[in-house]
Amino acid sequence: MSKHVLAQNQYGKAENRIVKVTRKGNDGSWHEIRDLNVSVALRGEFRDVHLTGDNANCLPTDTTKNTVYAFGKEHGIASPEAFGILLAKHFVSSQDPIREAQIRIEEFAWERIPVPTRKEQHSFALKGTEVRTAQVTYSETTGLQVVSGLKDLTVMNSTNSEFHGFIKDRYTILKEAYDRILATKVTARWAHSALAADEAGYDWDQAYKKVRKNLLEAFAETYSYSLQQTLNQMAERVLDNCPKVNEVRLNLPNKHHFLVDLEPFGLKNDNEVYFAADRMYGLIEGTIHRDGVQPVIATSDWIVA
Ligand SMILES: O=c1[nH]c(=O)c2[nH]c(=O)[nH]c2[nH]1
Repeated sequence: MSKHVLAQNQYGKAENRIVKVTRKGNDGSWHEIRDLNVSVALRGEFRDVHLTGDNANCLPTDTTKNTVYAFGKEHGIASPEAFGILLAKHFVSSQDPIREAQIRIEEFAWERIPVPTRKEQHSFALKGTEVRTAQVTYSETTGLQVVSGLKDLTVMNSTNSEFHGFIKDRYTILKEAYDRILATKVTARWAHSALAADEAGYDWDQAYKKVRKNLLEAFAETYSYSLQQTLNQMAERVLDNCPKVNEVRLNLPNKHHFLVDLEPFGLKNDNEVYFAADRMYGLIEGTIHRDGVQPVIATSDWIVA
């Protein structure tokens, strides 16, 4: 007889990151997204699994993960609660040994970036994550230098992004993409001309809003063939519309969204269900400045996606 007692135990796949795109309207050009982090915990008759190594009662955690993604396709995500109820009931009612299922869900809330110039709406910004930054340097010899910025502004286009025609060598397995999600967490810094920096009463808040608006609009409106191209468009838009900004530096981690293969479950994934990976990530960085102006913004800052 063992002296030890197996007490509370549960298992399942934690932190399944699922992004579901739903297309609405006659032509499907109005996109809605739900972005969840779903954790599954199963409780039940798992004594033998723990004590004898007999896995006859064990539904693999891999299966619980697949179920989350397949349910995204089959049932959609009306709300975190509704999705959780579907999953919890499914696990308990479909497998005898499973007596309880607990589904924990975090939802990342996205709000629409409105693009008044077009009917199609598929651009979003993550709510409430953004931080404004400012760096002021004053020197006896060179005067005042102001670098404004923002970080942690996470944005997504759920279509109008392609990536193909790239180099293919021995190690390239990436498939060409003709319709993908493009998402990034923007770190932007912009240097003001000496004129703006010295101007008494310069409206820095207004200037900030204008740059931010131009960055967002350019991200939303650019039909992208790479994040590099989007980066350039965003910076150019700021330089075009904000005459007192001389230089823009952008650090754009490519927040990859991989289409989940639902074919093994007899389901077609028509660019609807994605796995949102947080690591590793492409990191696209660059400075664009007015011709004849010396760049002043440091290029070596550590950026974490
Ligand atoms: O926009 C992109 N630029 C890249 O350089 C790249 N590389 C990659 O694997 N995916 C992407 N996407």
